[in-house]
Amino acid sequence: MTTDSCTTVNIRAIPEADIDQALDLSYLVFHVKASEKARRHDRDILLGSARIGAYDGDRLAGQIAAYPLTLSVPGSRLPCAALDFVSVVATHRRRGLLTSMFDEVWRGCADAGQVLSCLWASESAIYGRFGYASAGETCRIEIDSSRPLALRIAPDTRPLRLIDPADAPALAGPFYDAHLAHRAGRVVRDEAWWRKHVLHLDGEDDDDEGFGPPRVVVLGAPGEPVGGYAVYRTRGPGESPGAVLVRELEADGAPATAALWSYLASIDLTATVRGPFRPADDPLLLLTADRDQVRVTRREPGLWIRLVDVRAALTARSWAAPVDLVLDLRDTAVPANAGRFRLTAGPDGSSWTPTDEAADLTLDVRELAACYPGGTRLAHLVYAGLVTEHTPGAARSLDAALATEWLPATGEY
Ligand SMILES: CC(=O)SCCNC(=O)CCNC(=O)[C@H](O)C(C)(C)COP(=O)(O)OP(=O)(O)OC[C@H]1O[C@@H](n2cnc3c(N)ncnc32)[C@H](O)[C@@H]1OP(=O)(O)O
Repeated sequence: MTTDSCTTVNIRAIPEADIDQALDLSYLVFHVKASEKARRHDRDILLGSARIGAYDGDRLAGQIAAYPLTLSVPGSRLPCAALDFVSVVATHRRRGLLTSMFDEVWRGCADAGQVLSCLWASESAIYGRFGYASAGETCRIEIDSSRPLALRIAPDTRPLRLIDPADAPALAGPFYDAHLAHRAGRVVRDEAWWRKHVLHLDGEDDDDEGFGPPRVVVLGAPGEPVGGYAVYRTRGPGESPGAVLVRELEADGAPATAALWSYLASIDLTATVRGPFRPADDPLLLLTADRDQVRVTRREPGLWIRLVDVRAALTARSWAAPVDLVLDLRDTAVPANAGRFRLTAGPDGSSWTPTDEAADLTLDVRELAACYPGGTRLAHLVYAGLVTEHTPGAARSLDAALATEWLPATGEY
């Protein structure tokens, strides 16, 4: 491609020899002064990713890394390209480099059989045009733990024990896997993922904001089934009161949830518990006896997803109710998805077949992505003027079919 300053930019794969250049580009655009530990961590992620570069001569002017992972969707798990390190140097911005690199992303997904793509957006304005939508909001929850946590139910009485974080993949991992299907948007983890992304044992800085190393508490006696766990870090009192930072909390029911939050809120020399990336329907918000003690201090878009192969995505997920509708789907970035299709779906399966029949709904692929994991209601998008309903009740009927028990939420950030 030729940019408006008449330099020619080539879109091609970034070889391993250019990884240092890729890291430098990323730290430049994200304004990061990376430690050696952080650089090692990022290098590993780039090495494990498909790397697309926009080269101006032999210099990288832009890049996208696509990390392969598997994501939970209602009733299934699908291969997904998680985008990261998305960067275009300031001298080359707004000339279409990102757009050109996305064409390679879609090609790479097709080659790798990746049905979905996901990302964590630096700015919400960027990715809608490429067919991504926020799969659900995350909440920052703060507990005032200067007083005992008041809950409306009695906590589980099974013992709590601190374990060596290195043992967490073996002890907490199977529990996480077993509960993966409860929410769409969760990453299927192996031990390396736990160590690198959840426990930060393999090289990331472990002293941000003064918080100490990861701690892992497990509910249930040794040898008994795990009833839940929390991964957290603590900071003692100094210029500000001591605090607990919760990375993850999973439990097998309300009493176990109550036991784990009560434990975190009772740690001496701390006065606040922060859960920065909790699902919008976190049961703690209902369990609290005092919403002034457990507050949502921020809500923001969580994981963004894109249906790269709409047919594969729709026919893989489960459906809560029968539906039979014609959808007129728009997708300018991946035209193979676009057209009029009959969606016939229900608890026994689904099909997505081209049709000439009149459409019941007209929508863009980004609106379908918003509703696909069950977090957004199509009827609300009709109300907002983003989806056109030709047949009254069509959106409500598709909403009933797409419904899930829990809102989508990722455990990663
Ligand atoms: C998953 C992640 O890694 S998230 C991180 C994203 N990266 C960053 O935030 C780093 C800093 N920013 C950048 O590196 C660049 O500005 C990028 C990558 C966001 C955009 O790259 P560009 O090459 O400038 O994008 P490109 O020229 O292809 O823009 C395509 C369209 O998106 C729009 N757009 C691009 N970036 C933004 C933005 N930050 N906000 C609003 N609109 C944007 C452009 O205006 C353009 O719109 P148009 O088609 O109507 O003209």
